[in-house]
Amino acid sequence: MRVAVVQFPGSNCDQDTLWALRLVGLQAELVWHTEGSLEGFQAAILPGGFSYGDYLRAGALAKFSPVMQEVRRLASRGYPVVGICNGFQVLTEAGLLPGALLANTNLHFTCKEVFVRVERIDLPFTSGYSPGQLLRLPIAHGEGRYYADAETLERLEQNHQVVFRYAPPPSTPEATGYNPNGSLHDIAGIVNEKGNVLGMMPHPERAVEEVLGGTDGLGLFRSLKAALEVLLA
Ligand SMILES: NC(=O)CC[C@H](N)C(=O)O
Repeated sequence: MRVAVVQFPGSNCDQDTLWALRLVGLQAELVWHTEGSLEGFQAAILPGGFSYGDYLRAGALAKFSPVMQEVRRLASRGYPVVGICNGFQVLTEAGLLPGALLANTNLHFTCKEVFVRVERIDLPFTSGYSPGQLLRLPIAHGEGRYYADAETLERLEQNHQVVFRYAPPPSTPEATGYNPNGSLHDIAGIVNEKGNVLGMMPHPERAVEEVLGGTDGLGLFRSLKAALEVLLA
């Protein structure tokens, strides 16, 4: 099984993502965004960064990269596709996920650790977590405020497409002000209806070893490995 980590001009989390995938024993390779084929890959990750310098809007230009046709094809065949941070922005711009990521309400680039609650564990990305588990993960973005119209939000909730939600720290469960960017419904990550395309703003690849400050992101990569083993058995 091979996982493609797509590199756009301006990506900057591609090596970290590659590292995390290899750490759990997945075969992963970098793929430049002009690549016209992802034949032989069974999953793709769009990593974080500033594709095309975030010109116009984050992800607005990357959606036109040739590789995106192939990402779309993988997704339509039911293979796992993950967009992390800038990758999430690209997936919404490309229409593979609903909604949009707008500028943070405080208009600042925010780089810190947050807590997110795992809302679903029946997905190829979350089977290694427990229901309601709180994860401590880093965020680093200027345009992370999840927005969708009321009808779309309602549909997301009804279909249980919200996978990760910003939450207060376990030490102060009643705390307010934990939502770092003003995302509606505290949304930090969603899946498509089929459940094989995930977009999330926090960076699981930056939380895979104690030396990085935590290992709560490992579960995502382990879940992906387990899912691919079943998918390709
Ligand atoms: N870490 C990232 O992927 C940054 C995402 C994006 N460029 C933003 O600032 O919103």
